[in-house]
Amino acid sequence: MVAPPDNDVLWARALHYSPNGSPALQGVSLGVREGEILAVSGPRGSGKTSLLRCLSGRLVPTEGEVWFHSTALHTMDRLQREKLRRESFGWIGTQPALVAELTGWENAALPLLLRGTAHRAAKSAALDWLDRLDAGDCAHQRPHRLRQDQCQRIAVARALITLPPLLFADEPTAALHRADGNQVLRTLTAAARSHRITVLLATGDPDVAALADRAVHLVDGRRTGETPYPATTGAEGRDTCSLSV
Ligand SMILES: Nc1ncnc2c1ncn2[C@@H]1O[C@H](COP(=O)(O)OP(=O)(O)OP(=O)(O)O)[C@@H](O)[C@H]1O
Repeated sequence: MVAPPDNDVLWARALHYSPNGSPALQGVSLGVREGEILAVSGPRGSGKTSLLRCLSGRLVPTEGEVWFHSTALHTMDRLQREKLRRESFGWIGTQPALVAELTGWENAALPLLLRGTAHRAAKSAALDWLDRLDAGDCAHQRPHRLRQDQCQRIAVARALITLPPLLFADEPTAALHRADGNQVLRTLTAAARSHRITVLLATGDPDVAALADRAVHLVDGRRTGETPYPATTGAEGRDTCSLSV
């Protein structure tokens, strides 16, 4: 077993994942640098979700290695992986998956409350993140009273509130209207850049991928190429660096 290069936060080698015998990932390797926003792009069924789930320890690959700094995820047991995910990783799914019984701010604050942060401090941080995501008016509502984009803004606040070193976002705006999705993505990428959060962003939309620093492309579970987005392109994403979040 070879440890990853020093400058990679996350590193994967020859990942295979075959649920029920059907190959979702077929030998994918990649490295992600600290503070980088890396898009994982590809058509439906290309393996984007499977890759993010393997890289984040939600799934164990059938074959291959996943390293977070010098920690080998692929040899950890379930409890060790859960602890690592809780402490170091954030996750935003396509659906918000909020807790129905909790209000907007309580959902956003949940990771802090579970870590034992004082109620007042957790609430203050949650209200702050909801404001940044234009969801301040959702703070005291339960999810069933809210629109889908409002629920997704709360889910993004919940993922950012701990400032995780590594954030996985699996098509986080695929279920939103374009204008709402763009606004949520702008805030997400601005927050990531200003706090040096490394992001893996799965998307089937080339315009969304262009908000990243670089995209790796998947087709049929295989890595087929890579597109760098230099600072002079993908302007929308990089302009947001200056946002104070
Ligand atoms: N648990 C599972 N059981 C059976 N097949 C699976 C499972 N998970 C993924 N697959 C298959 O693996 C392939 C890749 O799926 P995956 O969801 O990773 O792709 P994706 O690029 O995220 O697709 P989408 O954009 O539709 O979410 C698909 O053919 C899918 O049907």
